[in-house]
Amino acid sequence: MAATIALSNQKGGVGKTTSAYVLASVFKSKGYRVLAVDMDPQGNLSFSMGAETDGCATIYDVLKGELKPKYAVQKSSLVDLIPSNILLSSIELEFTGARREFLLKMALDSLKPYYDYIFIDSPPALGILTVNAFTAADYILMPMLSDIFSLQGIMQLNETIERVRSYCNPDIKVLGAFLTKHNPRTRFSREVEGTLNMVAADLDFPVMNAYIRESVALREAQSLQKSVLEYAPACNAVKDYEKLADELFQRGLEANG
Ligand SMILES: Nc1ncnc2c1ncn2[C@@H]1O[C@H](COP(=O)(O)OP(=O)(O)OP(=O)(O)O)[C@@H](O)[C@H]1O
Repeated sequence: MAATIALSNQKGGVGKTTSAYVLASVFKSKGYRVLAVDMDPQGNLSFSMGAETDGCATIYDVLKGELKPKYAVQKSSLVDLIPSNILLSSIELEFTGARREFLLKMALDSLKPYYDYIFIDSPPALGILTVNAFTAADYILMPMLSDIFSLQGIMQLNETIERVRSYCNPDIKVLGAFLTKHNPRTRFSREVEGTLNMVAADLDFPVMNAYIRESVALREAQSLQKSVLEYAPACNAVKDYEKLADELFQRGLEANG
């Protein structure tokens, strides 16, 4: 049975998609069966993975109940993926029924026996799509930049997590936050890191020791729709995501068995 991890932060551009894409690839390279789910209507994860998104089944069809989840899974040399496209953005208005927070959970439950890990990429907002991601998830992992807006974002995110814990998913665990595009050599980055550690201690979640450095090769791989593990296996970002994966296991991430 798969463990499900939602990458989330309502601030845009902090590395949610990139982290879902590289962590999923790193886990696959370790021999695990991995599914990635694109819950962002921007469809960037789907693009990075070279998936089809037009005129094909997407997570939108699944959430609408028009398609069995297994028929929306696209197999690729990278990892399996349920793609999304801009249609997903209409869900806020379209889905007003009771238990609309549970649509993704119900869909993924039927796929869990076939995978060890499921990574969900969430949109940069705290609406119904993110609530669905948290309701379906066993774990939340929060990428963030070393800037002051990311810190504010983490506090708002924590309120949403607490609401989901109270109403939809009492068992959800916060794996923690980690810094992306980080340069520990600048004084400002170190200061923000210090403040993040204080905020995290206050909110009772860990900050990962592993952080992700800026990497041009990673950007290139994404734009070429290639796996960065094949395109630039020795680049800093791959090494950093491998360290992050190891730390997640050390901190208690496990397949649900
Ligand atoms: N370690 C890195 N080094 C260099 N560029 C990076 C790194 N991580 C992410 N990026 C780039 O930063 C941009 C934003 O990253 P990404 O799309 O992963 O963020 P996001 O949080 O998912 O964004 P959104 O909120 O729009 O969904 C992308 O152009 C991506 O290629």
